[in-house]
Amino acid sequence: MEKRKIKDNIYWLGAIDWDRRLFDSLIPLPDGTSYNAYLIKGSEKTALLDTVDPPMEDTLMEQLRGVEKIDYIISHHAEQDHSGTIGRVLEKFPGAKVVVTPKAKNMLMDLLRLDESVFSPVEDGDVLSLGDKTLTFIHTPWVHWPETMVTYLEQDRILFSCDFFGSHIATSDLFVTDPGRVYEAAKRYFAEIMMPFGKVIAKNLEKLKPYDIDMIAPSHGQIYDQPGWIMDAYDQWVNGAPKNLVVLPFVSMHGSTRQMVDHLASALTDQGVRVELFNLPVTDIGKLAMSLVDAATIVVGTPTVLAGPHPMAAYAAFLANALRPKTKFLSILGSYGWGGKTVETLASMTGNLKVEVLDPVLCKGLASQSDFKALDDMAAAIAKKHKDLDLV
Ligand SMILES: Cc1cc2nc3c(=O)[nH]c(=O)nc-3n(C[C@H](O)[C@H](O)[C@H](O)COP(=O)(O)O)c2cc1C
Repeated sequence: MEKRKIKDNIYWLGAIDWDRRLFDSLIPLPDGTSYNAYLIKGSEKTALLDTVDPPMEDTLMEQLRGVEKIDYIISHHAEQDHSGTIGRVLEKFPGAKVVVTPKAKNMLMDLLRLDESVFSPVEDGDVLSLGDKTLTFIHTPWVHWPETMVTYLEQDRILFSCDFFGSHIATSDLFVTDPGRVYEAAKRYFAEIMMPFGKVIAKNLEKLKPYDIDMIAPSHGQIYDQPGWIMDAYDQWVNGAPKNLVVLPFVSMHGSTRQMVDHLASALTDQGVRVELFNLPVTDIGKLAMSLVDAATIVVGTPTVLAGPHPMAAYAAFLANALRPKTKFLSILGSYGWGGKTVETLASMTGNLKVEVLDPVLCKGLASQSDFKALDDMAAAIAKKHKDLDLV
């Protein structure tokens, strides 16, 4: 695909990765993704903002074929899907300076083995004139690495946000055409990448408030020409209260735990609590992560295997712990054959979660009437906790 005009002298460049189905060897990409770079031609200087993932570098270099000079390569984020082609671009434009935060400079020297002399580090709030276009660099640490920044183009009121507000979607549409679809993809992206840094994301959202933003151009997914709704969505995801929702990741080998899960789900529904089940062996973990953005309560369902939780339940617990959702309550249910340390092991894996732990329900073999009664009590306790927080 050729470069595409966004506004006068501002272009989208980059690559659309229709086929990619996994990111960071972890995150499912049901809709592919894109690596967006941008070219800004000022009356005096030209800047390229970010590059593309190295497997797609030929696409970017082809788009740069007719470009006579690049004075600056703005690198917002050192991760290779945006920075990995800087070396190739420097070969073609050897005089270009790589504009980065001081931290990004060190990281790019480590990650790409670029020479220190190519860099031009900028402090928070520094301004760079391209002639008739002015760039302001806003440091946004931990969105989602420590070195990240965004760029505001004053004359056109465009925020080049890199991963901030990004979404993994492969599409030929330059601008958002279906906000519902992009909301879903951006929430998935937030859940998997940004949620662990919710508090700093909130601070960085605050930091953007003084800027008059007409357009947000991220480095994955489509450009927002009506950016208000995605900024509001981020505000809700980081600052909003959790919702009246129980997320129930579970695994069951022979159906005993599954029976307990179904019983609890039904009891919660009767109590007016929404519930989402994730059968871990067939779960898209991106969907689970998205539910964690909203969930007031997590209940992990697992049989005891080799004296602890099933490895898939341990994986889900590890993931939830790493993603640090706003969840307030946590419990465990499951079936065992003779004994083990399932509850203790899961509890020791979830120390990051600032949760109140509710009484677990573990039963030997198939659940008995008293076990079902204990699950009813768990549902009632969860409903009360949600009501006490005004979530219902
Ligand atoms: C590979 C394997 C390992 C197991 N290890 C334990 C164990 O260490 N302690 C225990 O109490 N039960 C153990 N069990 C028994 C299961 O916990 C028990 O059968 C349980 O009811 C299975 O629940 P499910 O029907 O939800 O799969 C093990 C079962 C399997 C298949």
